[in-house]
Amino acid sequence: MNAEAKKERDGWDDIGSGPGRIFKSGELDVSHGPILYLDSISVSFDGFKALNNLNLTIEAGELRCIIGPNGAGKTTMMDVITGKTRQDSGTAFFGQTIDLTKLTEPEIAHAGIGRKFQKPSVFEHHTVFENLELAMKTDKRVWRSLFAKLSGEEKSRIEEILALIKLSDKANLPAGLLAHGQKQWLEIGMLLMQEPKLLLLDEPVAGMTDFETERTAELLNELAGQHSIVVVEHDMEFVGAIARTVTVLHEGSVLAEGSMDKVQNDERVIEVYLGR
Ligand SMILES: Nc1ncnc2c1ncn2[C@@H]1O[C@H](COP(=O)(O)OP(=O)(O)OP(=O)(O)O)[C@@H](O)[C@H]1O
Repeated sequence: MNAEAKKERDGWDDIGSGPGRIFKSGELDVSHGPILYLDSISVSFDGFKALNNLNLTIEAGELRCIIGPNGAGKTTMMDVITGKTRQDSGTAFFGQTIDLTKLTEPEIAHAGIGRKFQKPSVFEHHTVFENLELAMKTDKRVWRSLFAKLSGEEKSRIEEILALIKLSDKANLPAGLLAHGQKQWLEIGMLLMQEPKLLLLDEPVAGMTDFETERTAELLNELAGQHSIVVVEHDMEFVGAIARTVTVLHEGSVLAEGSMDKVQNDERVIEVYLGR
């Protein structure tokens, strides 16, 4: 893609490349640190502190699991990252230059944070292939028409994602006919079509069968390393299958953080969450 076309698509252009690259404000810069940095974030609802001086750092390419009891603040944290809820105090940075607290929800999505909510929302009457086609990263000012001709590159991108989400043999099936787990995979695929720089997944295996849960773990293990991913999940078997670093939230702050083994053996974590 030439510079002019890139500027048109992304709203900014690259200046130079390599280590000496200059970053324009608005462009994700992870050259000197984390992809996501939350510092002392607090959010109150009618005097109740849903987040209480929350600190969280996610490195580029990391797959982080967030666990914690009901009401610990997990959803509120995702809402702050995506601009749905504003913090009362604290800072939230996407890379080194993008101040999330100054952006609107659509601006945050455009900057490259993709979020998947618990309930799948696919276009039921369109085929699996068409769903991915509609989700393709394009100039969002022009609603992508299904009649626009796909380039060979676009077609192979869709086929690549179909294989990744294990739906190649369902490509021509209306999405409404998919099983619950398959719809969840399709939605993850739709997010991937937009080439997000950070993927937030809210309870991705809720309501899935054991088989679907295992395949979702496989999918996330394949994505790990190539994508930066934050997963909020209650299913501890699933978390165990994908976990690298686990963060435990409790009463709006980080109670413990580390390997699965470390947090599972942490007395405070057992008391407030795992032991119940
Ligand atoms: N819009 C709101 N107004 C009032 N209180 C809220 C609001 N959103 C969240 N809360 C409260 O803030 C606390 C944290 O909620 P949150 O949904 O972030 O927790 P959670 O860790 O995601 O829980 P769960 O695992 O049940 O989804 C809860 O006590 C909740 O009732």
